Amino acid sequence: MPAEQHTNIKVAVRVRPYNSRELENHNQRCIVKVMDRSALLFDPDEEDDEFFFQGTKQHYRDITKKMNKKLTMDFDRVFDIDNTNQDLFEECTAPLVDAVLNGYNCSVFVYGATGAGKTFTMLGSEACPGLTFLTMRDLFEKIQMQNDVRKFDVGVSYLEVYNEQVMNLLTKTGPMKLREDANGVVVSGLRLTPIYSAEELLKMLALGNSNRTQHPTDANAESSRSHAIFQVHIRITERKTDTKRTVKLSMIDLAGSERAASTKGIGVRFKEGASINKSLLALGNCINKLADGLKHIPYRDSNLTRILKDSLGGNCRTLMVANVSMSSLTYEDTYNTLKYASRAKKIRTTLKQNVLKSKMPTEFYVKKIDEVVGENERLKERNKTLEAKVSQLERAGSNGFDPAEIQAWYSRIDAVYATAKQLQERVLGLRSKIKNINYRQTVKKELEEFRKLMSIDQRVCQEDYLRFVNYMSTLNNQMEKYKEELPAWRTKMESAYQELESLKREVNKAKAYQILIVYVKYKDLDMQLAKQNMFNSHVSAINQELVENSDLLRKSFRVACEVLNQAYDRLEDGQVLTPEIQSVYERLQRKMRFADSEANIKMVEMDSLATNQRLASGKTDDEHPAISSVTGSAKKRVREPEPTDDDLHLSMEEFESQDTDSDSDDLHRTFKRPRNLNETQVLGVSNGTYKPITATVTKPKKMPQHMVTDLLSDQNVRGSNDAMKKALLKSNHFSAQGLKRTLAAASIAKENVKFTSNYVRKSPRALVAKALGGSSTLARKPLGSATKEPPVVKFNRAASFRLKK
Ligand SMILES: Nc1ncnc2c1ncn2[C@@H]1O[C@H](COP(=O)(O)OP(=O)(O)OP(=O)(O)O)[C@@H](O)[C@H]1O
Repeated sequence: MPAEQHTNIKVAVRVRPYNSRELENHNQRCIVKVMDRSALLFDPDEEDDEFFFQGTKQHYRDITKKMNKKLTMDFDRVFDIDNTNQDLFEECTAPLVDAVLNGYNCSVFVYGATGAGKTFTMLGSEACPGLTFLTMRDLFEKIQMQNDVRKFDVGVSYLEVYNEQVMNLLTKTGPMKLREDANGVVVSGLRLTPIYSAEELLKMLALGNSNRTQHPTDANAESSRSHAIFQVHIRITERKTDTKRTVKLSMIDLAGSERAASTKGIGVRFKEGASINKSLLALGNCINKLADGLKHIPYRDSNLTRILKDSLGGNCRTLMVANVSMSSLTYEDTYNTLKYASRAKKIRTTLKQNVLKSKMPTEFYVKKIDEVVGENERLKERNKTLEAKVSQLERAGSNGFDPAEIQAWYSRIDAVYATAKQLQERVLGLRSKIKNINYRQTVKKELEEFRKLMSIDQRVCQEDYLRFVNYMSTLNNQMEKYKEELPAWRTKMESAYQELESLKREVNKAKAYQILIVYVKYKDLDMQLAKQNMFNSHVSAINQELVENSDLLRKSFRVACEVLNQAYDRLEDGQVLTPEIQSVYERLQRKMRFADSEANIKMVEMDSLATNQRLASGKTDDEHPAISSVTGSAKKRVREPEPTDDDLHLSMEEFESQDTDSDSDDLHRTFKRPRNLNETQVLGVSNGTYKPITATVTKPKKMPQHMVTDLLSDQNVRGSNDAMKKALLKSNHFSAQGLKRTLAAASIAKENVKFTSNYVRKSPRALVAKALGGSSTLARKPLGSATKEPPVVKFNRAASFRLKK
């Protein structure tokens, strides 16, 4: 809230020197003696008057004269004849400029008899500018200094009150009416003229003065016959807070306050004088009542007092300059003026800082708005040019592209890839779960088969079977749930992939495509890495299952071996060991031995594959710390045969593949039926060319070799060589060694028969071997091919089983 201050009207008295007319009159004397800066002596004693005649100080006394008044009067400031307008400005109106800029309304009015020097003080001349110009020049200078923090809109009006009529001195509008509103007395239809410098103001004042009513009087050849009111309206806008305030500075040059008689007017001049006197009388009344602290002030008695209402009794800091002549020729007028000034000194005004906008004439705002709009457009254009320059500079400073544009691209790419990655993880996660359950079901089925074989108590067997069925159904339910979810997520993932592809196409067309393509590649790698991580987790989960199940099998097998051993001992001890049972045990032993050698062969193959990989990567066994520490044979003993991706049905391609329903079924089928399918072709010579017969061996997956009962039947042996067919059918143990023995027994080997496989699954490991070794298991020549003779037997799963000629 703006603080209120109570202050008196400041009153300054300015004494002008004698004019030529006064100088010429030798009967006159000085009636105003300036004592100091704030006091004067009115009508001093004649002794006090100094008069020089022919260089000698004279003392004279006018015997016709009454007693001297010798009134000492105090004012806020008294200016003597040698004080200039500049002095008045510095001491009286310059402080008002600061007050105006701080939001206080201010008024300066000059009062005095005609010819006392009012216009000289207020307007001055070109050589000696008056208070109006000096004050306004200072105001503009201070505005300029504050322009960074504040915005100023300045508009002026110049009015005269002549014969009680209010006229606009800047434009010819005819008499104007006064009205009162919440902001005080306003002149209806008054249009403020914006100004931007004190020089503009000079021209405006000259124009206004040329329109002002002037007539020569006895007292003043250029006597102003009207009251001139110059008002400056300033709207101050604080740039930081946008707080607005409107202040007003009024500078009023009153018409002469002389007695009508002294102007010797008749007719119009008389009316003029009467009117002037009427308004000045009203002014005097107001001043008297204000000075007495009365509540009712008759401002409405004249238009002059209505206009000055603010300045006299309102929210205004007011300065009154009382102009007097030092000559006794204006004794009465000077006395009256000084009396007025003394009374005015007692008037107290209440000052309040203006913060809220006061009403200014609409036309002023209309004009200002036009200006502001124009300025705004200019600034917008300039802003555009500057922005273009800034972005050009930024580009030149970095990689030639707009960083904001690139950033937008990055954000978009990130968002699209993040969605695709999330959906990919979801789909692969579901696939992993389905495969995991599938695998677990297969294993559990196999275990259930073994359990059935081993079971002796029918009741326990039945209970276990029920548990197995329950467990399988739980697994099925889970799997079905995942399968139901999968298609929706897959569709989402596919559309995310499509979006990703279209984004890539857009990137290719973008200005900064070189940078963006690198970024997109990085994002692709990130996606691939995420996929790989999912696959790794999947393999780990399957591996965990595998480890648990093989532990169980190992333990069961150990127990089975012990039981068989004990049974054999008891049969032998009880002498009930028949040759058939003996033969079964021997076959079992042979099978175990074979299984062991089969595993060893597999190890050799895997070692050679590893060697190939090391060679391809430029590493030898010695460089490999884990391998160089053990010999080849030791390695065979130490390392367990590892399940291949193919065995586990865990190839990355399959993991990534589209899981259509048929795929899914196929996977299921793959686990349902034994998929470790060995298909072997036996080639017999017929008319100099090899003709194939095919023997299909079905071997349950993950079944230890020695526990497998391989089946060869008429249905799965196809071909035209009857001898071969017969020999194969005789063998009920189809294995590498068994086949060899069978063939040897049937003397087929001698017939230059070659066995070759026609089914080798392209496992990733085999493909890697192909890439690294330059040959595949399929394309690789059989061992011993250097002799150009075909081998006797070459098995499928070439990496695992191969017999030399
Ligand atoms: N302080 C001064 N020093 C020198 N000359 C002055 C001074 N004051 C006034 N004069 C001169 O006196 C004459 C009358 O002054 P001015 O016109 O200012 O009187 P006024 O009070 O405005 O009269 P009116 O009321 O008739 O207009 C002018 O010629 C002016 O130059």
